[in-house]
Amino acid sequence: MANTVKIRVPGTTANCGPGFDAVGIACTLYNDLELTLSDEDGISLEITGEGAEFIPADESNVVVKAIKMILNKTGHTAKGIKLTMANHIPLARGLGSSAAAIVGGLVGANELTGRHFTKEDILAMATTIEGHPDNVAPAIFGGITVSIMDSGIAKYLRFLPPTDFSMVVVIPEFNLSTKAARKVLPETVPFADAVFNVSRAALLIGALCTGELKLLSHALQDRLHQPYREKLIPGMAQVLSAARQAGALGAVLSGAGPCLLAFTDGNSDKIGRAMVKAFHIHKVKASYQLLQIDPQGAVII
Ligand SMILES: Nc1ncnc2c1ncn2[C@@H]1O[C@H](COP(=O)(O)OP(=O)(O)OP(=O)(O)O)[C@@H](O)[C@H]1O
Ligand SMILES: N[C@@H](CCO)C(=O)O
Repeated sequence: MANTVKIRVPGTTANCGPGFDAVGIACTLYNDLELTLSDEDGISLEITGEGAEFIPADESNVVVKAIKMILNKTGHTAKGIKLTMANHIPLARGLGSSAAAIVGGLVGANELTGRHFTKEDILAMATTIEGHPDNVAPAIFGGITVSIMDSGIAKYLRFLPPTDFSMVVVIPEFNLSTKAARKVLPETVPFADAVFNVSRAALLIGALCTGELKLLSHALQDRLHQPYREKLIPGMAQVLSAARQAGALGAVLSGAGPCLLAFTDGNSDKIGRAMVKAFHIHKVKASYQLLQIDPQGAVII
């Protein structure tokens, strides 16, 4: 059995407006991990790229936690973990960096210990570590996923839309931890807001499954989390409006933010420039990147 494996894992954008903690899309933005298991004692981590200076290089690293979960479940006796991580997914921006790390560790360790676990098993383990399934599901399966929790077990649907669309993600220079962005959410919401989101989440999945992309202008609206998180992201409302005025099909907060994401079937650069300009007016430096849907999810390379 090989003792070294390389894995590529996509970044992900979660929520997609009304689909809070449920909808996620795998994106063409990747982290590469190389994992070696050996009998020599000790953990060696080499981290380059996005957030390398912030990521712990010891066993508190979430990738190591994921690897150890597999080793413990398989009774594998490897004592040595050598990890090389090349990160292209920005940290704490709402692009699923932690989800990619967790999934990379689980998939890599599973590959080196005899592939005892299915992708559904990996989803269960990843959801336990991450706390919610909407980033880890698309990171595992690729495409667009809808996930629910049923008695603590994540159930998912994965599909690809029949009509192509692109995404423009605008990445502000500041970061926002998911923990901080979840802290500002209310315990309860008005019944009318719940109905608002249920109807639009259903419309969102219907529009994506049928390719009715013109419906996204309504289907991407949210009242459950974005209104409460706006205060954490200067200019958010104006940037989302600028995207729509520049021709976007719709625009949302990417995951827990601060990235903002426009869905588009054209004019991507015009939309990206308009969103960056709107952030700039609010004294936020930002850049934009064009993204497609990643259809595969985590792969051994
Ligand atoms: N590539 C990575 N490798 C190891 N640990 C990571 C990586 N990315 C994030 N983490 C860790 O995951 C934890 C949670 O990160 P957090 O959820 O705040 O943001 P994120 O996962 O980077 O981005 P997102 O906003 O998409 O969730 C942090 O402790 C962070 O250090
Ligand atoms: N559904 C999560 C996504 C985190 O990426 C949140 O909005 O907190």
